Amino acid sequence: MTATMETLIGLVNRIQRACTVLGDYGGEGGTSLPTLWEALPSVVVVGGQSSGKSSVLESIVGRDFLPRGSGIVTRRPLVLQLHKTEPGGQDYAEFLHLPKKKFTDFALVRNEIQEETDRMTGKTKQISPVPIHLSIYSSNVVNLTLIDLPGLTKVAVEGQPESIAADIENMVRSYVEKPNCIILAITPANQDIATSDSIKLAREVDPTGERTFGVLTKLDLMDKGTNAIEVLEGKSYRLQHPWVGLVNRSQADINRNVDMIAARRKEREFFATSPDYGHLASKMGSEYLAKLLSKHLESVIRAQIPGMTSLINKAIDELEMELDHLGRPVGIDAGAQLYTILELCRAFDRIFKEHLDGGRPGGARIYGVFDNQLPAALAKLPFDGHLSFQNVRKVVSEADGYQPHLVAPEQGYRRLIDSSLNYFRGPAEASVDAVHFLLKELVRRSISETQELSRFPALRAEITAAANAALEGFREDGKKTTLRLVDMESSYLTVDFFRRLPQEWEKGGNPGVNAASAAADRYSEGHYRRIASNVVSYIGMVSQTLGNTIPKAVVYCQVREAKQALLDHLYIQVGKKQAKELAELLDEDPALMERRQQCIRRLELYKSARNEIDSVSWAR
Ligand SMILES: Nc1nc2c(ncn2[C@@H]2O[C@H](COP(=O)(O)OP(=O)(O)OP(=O)(O)O)[C@@H](O)[C@H]2O)c(=O)[nH]1
Repeated sequence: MTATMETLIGLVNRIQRACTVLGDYGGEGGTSLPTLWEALPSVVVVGGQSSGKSSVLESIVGRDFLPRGSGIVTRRPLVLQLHKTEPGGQDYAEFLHLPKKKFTDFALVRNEIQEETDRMTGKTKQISPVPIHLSIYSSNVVNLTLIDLPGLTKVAVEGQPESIAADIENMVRSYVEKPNCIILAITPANQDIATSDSIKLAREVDPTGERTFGVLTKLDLMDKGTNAIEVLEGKSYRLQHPWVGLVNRSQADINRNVDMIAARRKEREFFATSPDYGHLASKMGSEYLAKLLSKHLESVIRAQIPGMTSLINKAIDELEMELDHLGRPVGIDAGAQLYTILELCRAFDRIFKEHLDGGRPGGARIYGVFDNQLPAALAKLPFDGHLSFQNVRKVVSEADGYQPHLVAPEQGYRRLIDSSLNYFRGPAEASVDAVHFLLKELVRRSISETQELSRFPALRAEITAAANAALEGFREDGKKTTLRLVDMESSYLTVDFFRRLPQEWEKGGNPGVNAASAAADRYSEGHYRRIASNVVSYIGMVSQTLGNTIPKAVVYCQVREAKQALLDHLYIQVGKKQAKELAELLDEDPALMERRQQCIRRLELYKSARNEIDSVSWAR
């Protein structure tokens, strides 16, 4: 039974120390890492200043070692782990922050607590939530973890901030509100229980009283004729656990250097011979309190093991997932680095292609350019103005000079068509540009969607730059090709179109209109309107052709090329790099590296905690 109890409490002690080594002491820090600390049970001593907290702690330990003084002495939580050793050995203490040093002089322990407190808070009266860890090894203790907190106070004394009372209460509350915390609520017997700060706080966080132990100190200081029977028998204030009364050393005892052994003897005698408390003697005193706590702690831990195991397993899963997400560290040799970089380029390219192929959104917008923007731009070309009656007359007259044309104004047609075709250059280039920007946007999106890349800002920039440079090349090619399509339209006109035009001047136009009137008509407004309308319908035909061929050219030069050749461009770019430059590409964001380190350490904690729990579970 004892063996089990020691194993269980020893387990919690080891996990608690591991937590602190790895920076896990609950809530603080905002690291959003899972915390094990808060799942561990502990005993927290709570009480007003001078209520006798230090005295209770010391008498449970059987040693004098806590700093004393007026005002706030305890300004950081003290996590006190008691380890029972075989009888015969020397008692000693060890601080977690001084791992190699064994203290056998407990007066030096007291000094070290003071100095370590000042190291964190300076010589101010400020408080800090970072705990000091102290282990005490002795044959006279039971395995127990106790946490000493600053005493609750009502008013700030000189040199303390006004908020000190609230600060302390908040810190104490942050410990006692945890469901795994066993509260040792200290009240001096010479104070009215109804005004006890510790009971008030305990009731607030533990209304049913299942984890609160009421401790009444200074029973020897009660006025003659009064006693605390009502409280000790649970009649004044009911808790689930029995109240324990104590008699610690008075200030006079301390001044006279009454040692702990003598103090305990005196306490036993007090109860054994007391007319008031004789019947309760076996359930009073610091030794009884220590055993009671230890036993309770054991049952609490036993009940918590399954929950702790599942919490640990869940946290391990979460951390592994986050590490996968952050990416594992990259090898340091150039080969491994090049391999990693090429892998990352491939990962990016895969996502980029998915966008183009419709597996991810964004690619369809390219077809929006062809289906909407290009046709709309073509429809908006200002042919109405360009092919107005006046302009047509002007161009046609200039082309033919003084000699009026004999059949059709061939030169005029050519000039009108050529100058109209020029208008198509705009939409052609605009289509190329629009697709170019969409592709660039897809590169940007793909980069940010490539999880594996998120940790390498330099490589991300490099891939972006190389991809954009490649897209720039594709754009050049796209422009050249689409403009060439336009040029091709003006270099050779579709002869059939003109052959099929009604030759109204040869046929004589309307029946009954004679040749003379036809000749007159040649220079009439109707004549030029007919020319304009012929050119318009020719241009309409060209517009339809280009509406079909420009998208083909754009897809061929830009989209298809981006899909097929982007990766090659990236490879070429990376291939030019020296080993040193490759390493630089894999430089990571320091914050991310720090986070990875934190996760790795926390993972270690959980794995070792799991092993500890496993070994205890098997030992049972
Ligand atoms: N006679 C008598 N004196 C006690 C008893 N318990 C504590 N004292 C005295 O009360 C004073 C305060 O005790 P501490 O143990 O220092 O109290 P504390 O709650 O730790 O006080 P702070 O650290 O100042 O918050 C000391 O002088 C103790 O000797 C007791 O049961 N009987």
